[in-house]
Amino acid sequence: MATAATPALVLLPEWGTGHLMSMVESCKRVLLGGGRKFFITLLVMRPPTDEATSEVEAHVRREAASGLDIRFHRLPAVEPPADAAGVEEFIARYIQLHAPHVRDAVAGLGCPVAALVLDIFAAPMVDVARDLGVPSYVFMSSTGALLALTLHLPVLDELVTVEFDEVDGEVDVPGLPPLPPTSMPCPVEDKKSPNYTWFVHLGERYMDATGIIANTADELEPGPLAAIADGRCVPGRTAPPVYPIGPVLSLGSGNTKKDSSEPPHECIAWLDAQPPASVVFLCFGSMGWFEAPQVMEITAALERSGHRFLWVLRGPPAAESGAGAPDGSEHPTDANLDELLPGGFLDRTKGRGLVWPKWAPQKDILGHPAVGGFVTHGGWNSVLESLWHGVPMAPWPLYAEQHLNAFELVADMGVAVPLKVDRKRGNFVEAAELERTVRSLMGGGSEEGRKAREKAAEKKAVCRNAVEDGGSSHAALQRLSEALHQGAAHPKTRINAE
Ligand SMILES: COc1cc(-c2[o+]c3cc(O)cc([O-])c3cc2O[C@@H]2O[C@H](CO)[C@H](O)[C@H](O)[C@H]2O)cc(OC)c1O
Ligand SMILES: O=c1ccn([C@@H]2O[C@H](COP(=O)(O)OP(=O)(O)O)[C@@H](O)[C@H]2O)c(=O)[nH]1
Repeated sequence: MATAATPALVLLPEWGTGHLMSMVESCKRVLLGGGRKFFITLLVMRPPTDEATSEVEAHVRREAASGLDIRFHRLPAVEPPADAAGVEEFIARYIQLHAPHVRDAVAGLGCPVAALVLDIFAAPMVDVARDLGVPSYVFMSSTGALLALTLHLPVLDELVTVEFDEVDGEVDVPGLPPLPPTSMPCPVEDKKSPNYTWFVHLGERYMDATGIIANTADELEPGPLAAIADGRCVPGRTAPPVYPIGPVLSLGSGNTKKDSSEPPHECIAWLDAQPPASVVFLCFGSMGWFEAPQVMEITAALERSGHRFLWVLRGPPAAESGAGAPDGSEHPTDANLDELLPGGFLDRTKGRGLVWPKWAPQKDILGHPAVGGFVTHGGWNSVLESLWHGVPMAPWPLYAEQHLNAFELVADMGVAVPLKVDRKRGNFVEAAELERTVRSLMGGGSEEGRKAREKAAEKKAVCRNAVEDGGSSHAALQRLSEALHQGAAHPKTRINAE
């Protein structure tokens, strides 16, 4: 039971499920496993789209019913910026417009505040925390590699005066193998864009946080995490301490752990009838979908590969609700398979393939013994779910930071086989390339496939050991909990301070 002296962890997540739920789940770990007593106050911004609003409301309802000490504080609505030129700029500016409301909410809590935990796009809100005398933590919902790159970006900005794709050779990011410019994250693709300027600014502001909580583990990303800790990302300055407490698998993605009396989800029932490690699973995150020509290539590849497959195929976003959403959250719709698939495909692959046109229970699928490989867009939550179950991957990056993730999975971690994606043609993949990759991933005798399977199996143990008692992420959670407890302060109210 919380008392008036129990400190609050105040969370400010971006509204997207991958950001919100991984922050909430991570902070619940602090609540449950950190050894100190806290409660959570979730600051809820009104998302900029109706679709995101109903998703957030569903998460709030679920968390409210969880029985944990989580409180909700709805921030007053603000007018979204009408002149934002890009997604990252829009998200960062929209969040920043909430600064006075965040300040009032934290100042008005009437209890000690252990920390204001900020989404990666909300890092400039470190100023609000500092003004109130409250510690601030950035929550990195993506990789340690993206964290290293973002911290290093202000340095790169000075060093590299041309666009990254004009660089002769590779880009040096501390802690990573030399990075091909084609693997840089989307927001830094065009230096003239305000998205780039925002990312450089975010990198600067991460340095002003009290600490950084990261959904990764020391053993998963030793290179980037050591580079940050050793001061190689921002020479001459000490980066805030990073607490890698992951993998934290985010809940609330519509997965179906039903009670045993209920029939399993159709995808799971289908997998139950397949041999172990025989099925390649294809799924492309909350925003991935393909145009008809790409669908044709995928069907040809799957047919020719001869492998069993479970393919989550979604349709284009509904024009009226998703397309052009200012926050980039263009959610796909349920696919019309008769329209999208070439005639006869389902008959020809009957028995060895299932095309699922809706949201799928991805975590349960990845945990099924019949799944032997995962063709994924490489979103970090998907990657962690795959590694948690030891499933090797073939990354097919589509948006955000996923090209960087794909590079790290193949070239650094070795848990994935490469897939040639034509970034200049909307991340197009030819049928022959996908067929080759699927064969390699699923055991076609290639050395790269064998290594990826072996490495992925190793990472399964790494992930599970990290969060166990005595593991590195468990230890980071204890350190974080202690730091939060030590730093808990009564916020100075602005009224008193001025
Ligand atoms: C990290 O850099 C970027 C992230 C995003 C981004 O934006 C976004 C907007 C929404 O309204 C809803 C979302 O769900 C969402 C998600 C998102 O990134 C995803 O974050 C995951 C981690 O939580 C994971 O890393 C995935 O790979 C990301 O796809 C967008 C963006 O540019 C468009 C970024 O540069
Ligand atoms: O059909 C789907 C598609 C996605 N997901 C879940 O949605 C999240 C996607 O997050 P990720 O970071 O991989 O990518 P994003 O969608 O944010 O780009 C993961 O937890 C997936 O398990 C799912 O359960 N079913």
